[in-house]
Amino acid sequence: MEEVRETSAWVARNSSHVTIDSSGLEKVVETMNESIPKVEWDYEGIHYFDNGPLTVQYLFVLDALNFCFWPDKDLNYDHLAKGLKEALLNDHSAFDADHLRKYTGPQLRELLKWPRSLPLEEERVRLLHEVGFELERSFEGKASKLVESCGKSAVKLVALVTRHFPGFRDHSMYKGHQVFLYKRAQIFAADLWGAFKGQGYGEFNDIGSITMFADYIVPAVLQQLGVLKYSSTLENAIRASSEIGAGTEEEVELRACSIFAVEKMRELLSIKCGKQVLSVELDLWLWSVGVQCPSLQHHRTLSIYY
Ligand SMILES: Nc1nc2c(c(CN[C@H]3C=C[C@H](O)[C@@H]3O)cn2[C@@H]2O[C@H](COP(=O)(O)O)[C@@H](O)[C@H]2O)c(=O)[nH]1
Repeated sequence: MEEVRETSAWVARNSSHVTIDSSGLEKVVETMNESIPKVEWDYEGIHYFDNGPLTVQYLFVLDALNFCFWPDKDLNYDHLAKGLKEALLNDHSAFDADHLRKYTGPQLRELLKWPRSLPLEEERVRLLHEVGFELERSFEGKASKLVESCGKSAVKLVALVTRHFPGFRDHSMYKGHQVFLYKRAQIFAADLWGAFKGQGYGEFNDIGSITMFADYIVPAVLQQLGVLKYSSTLENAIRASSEIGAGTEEEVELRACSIFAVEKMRELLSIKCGKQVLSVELDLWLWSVGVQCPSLQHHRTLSIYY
């Protein structure tokens, strides 16, 4: 996504709390030279998949809720993916647009078999309603229709999703500039591409235009690898598990510098070792490294965007 790449680059050029250490970045690329890590999409084996339109509906609902698990220390992405899969196996109509419009908090908890209220529960329910309403209004209730209308372009799909569904419109103001991160809109395209192995609903002629997904795990991995450097104030705040405000310079720099750093890694990999790696592939490797290291301390921002 050009606007994501360009505006993230602007942040990286003007940042002060988070900077990119080019020697650290070069070192990581050198270690990756031999094996560009190939991580299977759904290596956890937790997603619903039937190679048809219901899988598209599942992935859209999954990515409508794919954010901010950390306030509940026992909750993580796997619970969401598995919970929604079970719900769909139990009731194929669970994600019909008219059902999505009516879910309550307790019903969502029940759907996910979660014993207590979910972080940002009212927002999650509001976002389900938004998805159900707009799918009904513009796409015959089906996320597969939304995907079919993007002409196999991931860029067009992200544009459609962010235009029609405000909850996916992940952007911020930073030093007087509008910055686009579009994490959940982009990861929806990538999840289709991964789940359908680049065929059918997952076939995109421009998947290379999708950037890394600015979540809260990958920035922490990049810092651990020495690619990102934090100011001591920021480092202490994260160590103290203090919340970083949504839309603050620190939050935007953590996210945008991560996107820019992964683009730099990708460029360096193709220049140095002549290997064409997709940002989606780099992202999946970095993320899988992060979720497998429970001691990883990531930043804590209450957000519906990631
Ligand atoms: N950058 C990036 N962020 C990702 C994912 C994924 C899942 N990708 C699926 C696709 C293929 C794989 O097989 C995975 O199953 C989730 N997240 C984000 O992480 C956070 C969850 O962390 P924790 O609270 O520890 O579960 C939260 O912000 C969530 O939105 C990714 O791939 N890349």
